Amino acid sequence: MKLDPKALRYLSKDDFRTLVAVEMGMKNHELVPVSLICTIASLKYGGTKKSIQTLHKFKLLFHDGRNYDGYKLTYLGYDFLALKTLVSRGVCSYVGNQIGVGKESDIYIVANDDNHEMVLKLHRLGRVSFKTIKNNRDYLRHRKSASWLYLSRLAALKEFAYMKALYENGFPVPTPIDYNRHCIVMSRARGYPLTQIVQLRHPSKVYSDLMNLIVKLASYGLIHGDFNEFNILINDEEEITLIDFPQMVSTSHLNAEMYFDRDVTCIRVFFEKRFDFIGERWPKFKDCQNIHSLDVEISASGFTRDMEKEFQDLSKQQDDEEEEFNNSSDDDDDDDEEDDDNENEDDDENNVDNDNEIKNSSKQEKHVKKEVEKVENNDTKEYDDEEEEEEEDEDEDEEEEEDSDSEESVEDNTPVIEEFKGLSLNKNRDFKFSNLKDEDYKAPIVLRKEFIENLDENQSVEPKKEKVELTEEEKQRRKEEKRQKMITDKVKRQLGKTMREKVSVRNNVKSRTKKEVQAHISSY
Ligand SMILES: Nc1ncnc2c1ncn2[C@@H]1O[C@H](COP(=O)(O)OP(=O)(O)OP(=O)(O)O)[C@@H](O)[C@H]1O
Repeated sequence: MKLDPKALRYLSKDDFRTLVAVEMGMKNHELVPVSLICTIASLKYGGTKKSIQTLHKFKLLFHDGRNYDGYKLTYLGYDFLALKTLVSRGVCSYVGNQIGVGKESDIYIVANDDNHEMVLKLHRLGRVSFKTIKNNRDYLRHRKSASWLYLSRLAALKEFAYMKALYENGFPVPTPIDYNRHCIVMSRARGYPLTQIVQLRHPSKVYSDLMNLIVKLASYGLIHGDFNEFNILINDEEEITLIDFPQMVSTSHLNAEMYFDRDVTCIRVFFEKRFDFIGERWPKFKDCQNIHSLDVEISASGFTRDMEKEFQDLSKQQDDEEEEFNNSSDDDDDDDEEDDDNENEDDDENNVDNDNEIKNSSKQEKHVKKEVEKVENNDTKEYDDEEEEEEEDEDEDEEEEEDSDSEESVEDNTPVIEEFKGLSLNKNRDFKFSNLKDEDYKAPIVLRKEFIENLDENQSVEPKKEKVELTEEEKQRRKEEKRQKMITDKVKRQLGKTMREKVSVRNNVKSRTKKEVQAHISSY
């Protein structure tokens, strides 16, 4: 999915808060129900529903109501969360053109307030499997696929850790700047991928530079694993920059020699084909000596050995699933081939059979009961501690909120988008930064930094009221009252919703029956 940061202009703090809540809910739910989103976000039901509508409209959330009613993040939603964090850290303020599409990543130009250009790499691991989950009605069979989010995050962390360690040891790699979730920000390497180069002034020099680089990596106990013309950038001075590190392996790997030879052969074959240059000498794995170790530096960046193992296991699992999906896709129905743009249609209530609706509501009812039980038992381990604290500190006025409010909001069809007042959307100068020279120049989009820079994910959105000193007893009493009220509200809300759903199902059935009767009569 293309990263379109335009929607950032329209998103409010509550929208982001809701998006974070879905991300947190996805830690242990494949689809996060609205009731849980409300609880995690500590927002009113009506407000959350509105935010969900906005997020869904911008395709940041995916809704599924077929087997189980709930929401999950799309890649775009995950991109927005990472971008928001990077913007609030002051790493970048602008998003420019897309400059690369890898098998498992999208690459964009970004810039900071000083118009300094950088590269943003968004990892997209499990891209295929993610689609599998979306299209397949049997979620449980593909439960493992939900790890795309975690897998992409691990890939980014791995790439950042290796890039940092290599950069600090003088390797020709981009400068690592920052990372968040599945995104990495690095310096923009000036040059072109080797695959686009038709002629070299000094092929023998470039060839030996590349072979030396492979040997130098091995001396640090590393093999690139994907050392080919797509991952080598070359500038006008014929200097090389190596990119793309998620598949790096250690020289102590079981198949290290195979990976090493593959890297060497890739370069030899490419030089022969493209530049008609036959390298007479090339390095052998057994001749390489492991002199240095980067383990400490890599672990220091947060990428531990356990993570490495987990990453490899998950990647393998993901590959297996993709293979399984590819093999089985021929047997699938046509409707399983719907693309991203049709997502909105999935949740159209009119397309859902009545039977399914009834099943959904009873399933949902059961699920909410479970959620309520969890709250009753104080079993809120699935939420982060900070969220829990927020819940406890919730404003007292908010507690007294009536259910009618939420009902109104659900029915409310007024547009939820408001133009960001600080920006005039039609004036390119607001979004422009000067030194972007790409031919297909489009004005980059400015992020709503002012709106989101101060938003800490775990920070309560509502301003806290000054608290009056209370006795311990009084505190306990209020806490207990609040807890009881929360539980009752939740149950009431859910029951109200289920009733509405049932009525709508009944109406559908009635109107269908009327129509059928009329059709029957008119046939005589
Ligand atoms: N730091 C950078 N500076 C300039 N261009 C870059 C940079 N990083 C990536 N690119 C561009 O983006 C393209 C894809 O990047 P990269 O190889 O990292 O993605 P990938 O998904 O790992 O690709 P694949 O797996 O298909 O090799 C590169 O070929 C290059 O043109």
